[in-house]
Amino acid sequence: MFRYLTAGESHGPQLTAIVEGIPAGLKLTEEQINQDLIRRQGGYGRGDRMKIETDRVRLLSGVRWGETLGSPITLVVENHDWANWDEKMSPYEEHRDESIAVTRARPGHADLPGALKYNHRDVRNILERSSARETGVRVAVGALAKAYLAAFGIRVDGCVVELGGVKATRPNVSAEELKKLVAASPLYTYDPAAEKDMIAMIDWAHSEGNTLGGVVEVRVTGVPIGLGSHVQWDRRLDARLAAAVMSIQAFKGVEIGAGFEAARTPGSKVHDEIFYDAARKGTPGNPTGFYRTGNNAGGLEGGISNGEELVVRGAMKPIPTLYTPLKSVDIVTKEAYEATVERSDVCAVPAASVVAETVVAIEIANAFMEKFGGDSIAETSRNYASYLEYLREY
Ligand SMILES: Cc1cc2nc3c(=O)[nH]c(=O)nc-3n(C[C@H](O)[C@H](O)[C@H](O)COP(=O)(O)O)c2cc1C
Ligand SMILES: C=C(O[C@@H]1CC(C(=O)O)=C[C@@H](OP(=O)(O)O)[C@H]1O)C(=O)O
Repeated sequence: MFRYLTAGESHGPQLTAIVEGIPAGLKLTEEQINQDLIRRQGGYGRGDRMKIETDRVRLLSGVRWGETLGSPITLVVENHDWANWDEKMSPYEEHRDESIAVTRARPGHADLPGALKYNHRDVRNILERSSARETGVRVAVGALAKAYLAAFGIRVDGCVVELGGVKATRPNVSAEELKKLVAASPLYTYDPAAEKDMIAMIDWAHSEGNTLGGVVEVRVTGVPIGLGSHVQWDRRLDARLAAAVMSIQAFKGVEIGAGFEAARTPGSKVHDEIFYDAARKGTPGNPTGFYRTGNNAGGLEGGISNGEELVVRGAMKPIPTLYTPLKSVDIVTKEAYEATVERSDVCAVPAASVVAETVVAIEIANAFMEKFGGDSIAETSRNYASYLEYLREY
């Protein structure tokens, strides 16, 4: 089982994650993980914090000589901004300074419900952990999951498909080609025309002191038939993916395959009809010979992967900290005020597409481990090969 916890405040010394479940014998380097950390930090529309941080991971346990040991893996990403916050975020009583308390709650952030729930009069005690800075280390966890999946030919790619109301059109090209288009794009979208308009939208929002949200899409290729299960609600892979995407800060909607569009379309046009061709049996990606001509299901039926490409989308709301003040109330004086901001992102949808990619990878890795087990990559590979053999004989 793949499980992990993250820890760390946004302006504390570091972000930490402990990951358990990766079998022994997986090749892993810090450089490989750093590629995703660099991607997450990029993307047009981010604020000045990203100029301070240079996220790089350190592997502090569970890896020896470039290979996993099967023991828990500790990942650390330092916060460079800590240098400006060491006393303000200090664990020591002698640094207490209530004059710097944040008492103004931002609408759309965790500030007010968090302060009330945890009995804090300083909103900083909430915002430090509710901040999406946490995703700096979650993406490192996701990079481990992606490395594990890659060992079995499974690839996970995230990108932006809508931003500030501008929709991207997907070209009819291979997954490999799409990956290249997204990699070359500052917004991680595959549509250069839409990207131009999206950048203009971000510039407009920036000039107005406003913020924007959008929609990200994650596609997973090489997923075998049979991950997840229909037999219990919490084993349904669609439900698990939805929870994973929804766990990203500011995500407010998830859809799989045709998603909400399926609700507006008659069944005859939604369900992917089933065909069989013996000549396809055993060809790459098709051990059984069963095939579909469409993929409105997004690779999942009954909470079980059906062998088609997995397609998950998530909707991100606009960033809640705005330079244009929103009305709110001081939590101590109860006086009305209009929120002021020192620093914030205008739009973090591109960064969030990398986060979505990694949370989906973690869920698929977990489902893959459940089905094929194994304490070493060699053992998992044997189990997987035997399952594929069974499917070919079906
Ligand atoms: C990559 C990323 C960057 C974010 N940057 C900011 C930011 O600069 N300012 C802000 O107020 N919220 C930002 N958010 C969103 C907040 O963290 C989020 O809205 C807040 O934690 C409240 O949670 P909720 O929106 O899920 O209810 C960001 C989210 C992500 C995923
Ligand atoms: C630090 C990151 O994102 C932060 C997420 C965030 C929030 O409220 O979620 C608020 C901002 O933090 P700060 O107030 O320090 O500028 C973002 O910069 C990051 O993505 O690494």
